[in-house]
Amino acid sequence: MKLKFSKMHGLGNDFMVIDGVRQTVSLSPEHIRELGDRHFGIGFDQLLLVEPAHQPENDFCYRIYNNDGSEVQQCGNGARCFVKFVIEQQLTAKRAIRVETARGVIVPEMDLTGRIVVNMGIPRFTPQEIPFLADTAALAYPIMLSGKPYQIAALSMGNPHAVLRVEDLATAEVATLGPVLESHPSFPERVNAGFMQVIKRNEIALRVYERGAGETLACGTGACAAVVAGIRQGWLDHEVLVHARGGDLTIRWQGEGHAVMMSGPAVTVFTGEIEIGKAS
Ligand SMILES: N[C@@H](CCC[C@H](N)C(=O)O)C(=O)O
Repeated sequence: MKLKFSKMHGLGNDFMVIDGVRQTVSLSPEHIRELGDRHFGIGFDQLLLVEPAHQPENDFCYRIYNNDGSEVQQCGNGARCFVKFVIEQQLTAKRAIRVETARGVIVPEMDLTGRIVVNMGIPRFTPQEIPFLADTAALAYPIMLSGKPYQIAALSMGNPHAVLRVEDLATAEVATLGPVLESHPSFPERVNAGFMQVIKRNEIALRVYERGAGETLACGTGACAAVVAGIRQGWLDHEVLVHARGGDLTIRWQGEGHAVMMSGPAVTVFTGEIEIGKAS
């Protein structure tokens, strides 16, 4: 099976994006792992598959896979690349697009400058919704990582996030604590592990060790989760500039019960065609 695709990124969080509207696509987790291999395949953090919508009032459905082959519910940088892809590929003439995700319908929108704003939905804090093993919801939870005590915030942006505040991101133990937190038994579906340095009330620096993909250059849902956790704990204002390793995102959140708004860029790197099953 030959598939046309675009290679895209949002702040260096990179994607293989496949048009499943005009092509018939059937991918196994093994295909995804092969394609995601940076040496023997295309290489990406996540694969995005764009499909026709199931409901007539929506424009598309899109599915998100980590490079380990696992399917996930939500992807912030991916949502922006999805919008650029369907406009660029002339799959739609709209600029505000209703898209079904495993988390529900979102309506990302491209403005006239090409910047994309995504309503990322309302964050969820109850342990069952994350999912996280705790008796009651709290602003922060104690957790042991590699034999040392830490405090984390835990929340769902449609996908699970843990956020740990650090003094200095340059020396944060992302490579060692990240995988330990990702697979901590308190998170039955694993978790995206964010390490946040508060610079000032409207500016943070963030690194995220992503579930199923390892540390990425940026994580959109991770940026939303970190800002929400920081606002809830009284450290941040309602609009925050987030410096990821791959660039900056702006996140806005008015507080409990409100949706998180994310804005940032999306870039197409190249387009190509690949025979599936022949990547290795
Ligand atoms: N890179 C993403 C998040 C992708 C999914 C995540 N790794 C998960 O497993 O939940 C983003 O920009 O949000």
